[in-house]
Amino acid sequence: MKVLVTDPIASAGIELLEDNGHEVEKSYALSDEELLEAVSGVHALIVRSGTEVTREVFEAAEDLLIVGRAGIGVDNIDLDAATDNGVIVANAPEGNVRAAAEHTVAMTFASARSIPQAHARLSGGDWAKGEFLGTEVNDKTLGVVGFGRVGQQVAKRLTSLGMDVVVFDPYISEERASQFGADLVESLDDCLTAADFLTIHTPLTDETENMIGEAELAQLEGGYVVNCARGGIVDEPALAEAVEDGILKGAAVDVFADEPVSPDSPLLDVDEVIVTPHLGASTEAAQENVAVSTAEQVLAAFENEPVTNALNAPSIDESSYPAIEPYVGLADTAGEIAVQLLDGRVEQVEVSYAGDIADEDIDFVTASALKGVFEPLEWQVNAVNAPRVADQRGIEVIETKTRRAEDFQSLVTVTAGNNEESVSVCGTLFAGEDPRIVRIDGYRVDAVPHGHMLVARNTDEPGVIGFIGSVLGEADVNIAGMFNGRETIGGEALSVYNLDDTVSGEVLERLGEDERIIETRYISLDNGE
Ligand SMILES: NC(=O)c1ccc[n+]([C@@H]2O[C@H](COP(=O)([O-])OP(=O)(O)OC[C@H]3O[C@@H](n4cnc5c(N)ncnc54)[C@H](O)[C@@H]3O)[C@@H](O)[C@H]2O)c1
Ligand SMILES: O=C(O)[C@H](O)COP(=O)(O)O
Repeated sequence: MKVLVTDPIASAGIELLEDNGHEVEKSYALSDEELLEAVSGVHALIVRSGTEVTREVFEAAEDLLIVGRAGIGVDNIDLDAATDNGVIVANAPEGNVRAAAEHTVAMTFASARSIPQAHARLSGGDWAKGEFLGTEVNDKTLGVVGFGRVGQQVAKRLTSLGMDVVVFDPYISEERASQFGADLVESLDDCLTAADFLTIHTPLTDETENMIGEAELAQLEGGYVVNCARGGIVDEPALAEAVEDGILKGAAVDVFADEPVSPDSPLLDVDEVIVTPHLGASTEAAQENVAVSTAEQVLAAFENEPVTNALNAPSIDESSYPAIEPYVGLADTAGEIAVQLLDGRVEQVEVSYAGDIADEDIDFVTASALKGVFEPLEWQVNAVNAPRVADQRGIEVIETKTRRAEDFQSLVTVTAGNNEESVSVCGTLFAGEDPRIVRIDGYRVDAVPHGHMLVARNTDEPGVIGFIGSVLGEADVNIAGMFNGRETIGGEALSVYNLDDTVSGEVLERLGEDERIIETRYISLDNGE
């Protein structure tokens, strides 16, 4: 497989991919046009915050399976476009948390004690001892906006240095905050009025963009702002002005709305604003962690294994994956057969789980069944975007579960249909690994879901199966296996043939001419050679 890396990552990640036999190309600082050209034919793209992965990129990358983000923030990746194009996006949410938290603490102290400014004066030969009177963090209040992984680690470190912590995060529990000795407040205003130091740790979203503007900064009078999360959350001109006007004592900024930040940014003009060029994750340990973790996600995608940090694929609990893995292919195939047997439009898909499988985390299995149903759309649909494709097409998806599975350990049934008709295909795994279709529309069968199949509905009378066999034989179609299921003796029967070859339209026509044959369907499964 081909992997393109467009922002520098640690060599450990590159080596892991190469050791697994993949070809890795490193191309940094590409222009938009160069990136569109470079992604063609690539199976995985690895980025950090320096590459904008736009809809155009996804559309140009026809072979792309996964975008790995060697870090946390994915605001530079169009997730909707990824999903629309069936591409997994996975980040590395753990590997640089400590580095980001430590940088935030460092920026807090650097700002409170004017370390960069004092350093600059002294290196210029100026012993300006009397000009720097800092602020102690001890006994001050830290306001944390966004109390996820990084926010929590910052709180942990700064409480141990004597700070009280108040938290604004509408999506966490009071209990979570109190585990870190922090008080969860109801509103951003409450956080701003309580804080001496405000530190931001939310992602950049529609909700958080410009969340801290002139009015919010005014409420922090006499305080400090630290932003090591994302540019765009704090209004940059307003921050520069608030510090310049003495409303704030200082600010520390690691991230900018546009990166690299323009030399004309107002933030670079104010002495009490200290800046770093997005260094939060830039430690050796963090870079090694995120590079390896991202390479592992890419390898998982290549191997069709669970991509545990996927942000846009159905969630899979890693520990339960071995239990569902064999059913992923079975559900896909059952969906593929059901849709080929159905005459009309698919308006509803029901995936039913019976027996042991009903106790598992089956989101991914359902997504795979949908992928099978959408097989006629070929490469446009995969397990990543199948649920969305169903939603966009107004197809109702129902999941049901029951413990009872007749004599089987587990059964997965995919029923595709509309208000007038439906077809259900039920499969199981013999010996836990050998896929079998055991029921089609209620008829008991035993078919290996593979390659070429013929499904016939016929009257249950002597000679019909022989007739079908001879028509197939005359057309040089070899029968590898067959099973006949019937409701009652002499009633309607359904027979399934596993074949070595395709069946032409003429053969189907010939079979249909016999009045004992109600209907025949040739099924081609993409798991065949
Ligand atoms: N400077 C760097 O190099 C660097 C390094 C690592 C992470 N980061 C950035 O730090 C940020 C946080 O990372 P994380 O790993 O802690 O993410 P996280 O997802 O673990 O935590 C984010 C928190 O923000 C909260 N949140 C979301 N919307 C909010 C809102 N409107 N108001 C208040 N809270 C809100 C969420 O509930 C969540 O608890 C991300 O933007 C990430 O990209 C920057
Ligand atoms: O979101 C992140 O992980 C950090 O902002 C780090 O970004 P970087 O990988 O571009 O340094």
